[in-house]
Amino acid sequence: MPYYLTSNPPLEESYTKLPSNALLHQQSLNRDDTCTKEYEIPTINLHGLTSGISQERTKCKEDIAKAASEWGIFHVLDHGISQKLLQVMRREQVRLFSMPFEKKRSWCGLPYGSYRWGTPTATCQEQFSWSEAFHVPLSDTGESCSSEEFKTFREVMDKLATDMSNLANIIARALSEYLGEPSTRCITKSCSKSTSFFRLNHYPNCPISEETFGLVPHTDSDFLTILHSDKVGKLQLKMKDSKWVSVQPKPGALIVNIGDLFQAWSNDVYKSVEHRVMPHHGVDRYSMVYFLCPSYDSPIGSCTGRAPIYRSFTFGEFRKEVDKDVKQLGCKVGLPRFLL
Ligand SMILES: O=C(O)CCC(=O)C(=O)O
Ligand SMILES: [Fe+2]
Repeated sequence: MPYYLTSNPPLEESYTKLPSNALLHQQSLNRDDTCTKEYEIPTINLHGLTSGISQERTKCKEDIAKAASEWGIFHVLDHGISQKLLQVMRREQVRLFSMPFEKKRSWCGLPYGSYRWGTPTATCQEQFSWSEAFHVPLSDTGESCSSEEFKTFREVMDKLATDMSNLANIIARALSEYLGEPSTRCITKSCSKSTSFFRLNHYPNCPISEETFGLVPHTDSDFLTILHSDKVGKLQLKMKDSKWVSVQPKPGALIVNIGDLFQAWSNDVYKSVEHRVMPHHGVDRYSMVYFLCPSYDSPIGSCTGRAPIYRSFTFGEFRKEVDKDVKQLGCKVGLPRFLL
């Protein structure tokens, strides 16, 4: 069947056209260093944060800060986001991705440029992601969608993005306060739902080699990420000893991970953890992600009372540098570019 009549993008065609880079193959795939066992990351019950008892709030903040500095990633329970809403969104997500490839490319009720597939900037197979995504700026989800076909989808996405935005703000505030920042300087001042992004990922079944990635190793270019994925698992993170481990999915929980901006702002106290999604053979995998970002002109700076490790930069400068590296090198360099 010609690719434009199918829903999946021509991933295999694109992937097989790329050369393999022997060195990267050795270094970044590092299959020998991959621990196949599933790892339990910390789980934090957020009930304590909203508790009227001050000791409970303090303990919960401490737990979040410990997980953010030791792991950079953790599960949260009692997060306040309705399971029903997550299920409805998942149904809409599956419906969206099952539309014909040509339709997804042209318009699916989302801003132009939201749809992405594979890795157009990849210079070799090791930089290629076997997935497709809608990466949606939330600045205009409030706009009414004139098409009936996508109306429910837009409404559900808007509701979920609002709830995830509230959750991201609560966690970011707790992490800022733990470092002794007055609420007037809290990072959430420069972030809102309208400066943030929502991403829907789809990892189609990968029929070829074990040596592809669903999503290549990366850190997130934001303050904080809230992730909802399915039971398929396959998310891996890089540990301090450079070994990759698989994150064990936890029913009912959401995953929170620290992004580059929080690492810079906290002077490396909180860790932006490198993660990747492994390919899988069989059922398709889906995930939805909220990226807490500031406006492009926001200075990131560093929190008070510590000598800065990174020079001050705006989020816009950071994005520009990342885009430049991705174009020139095929991959992101990120924070090391801003070291003092
Ligand atoms: O799908 C996942 O589990 C991870 C997604 C992710 O890391 C991203 O979209 O940045
Ligand atoms: Fe990510």
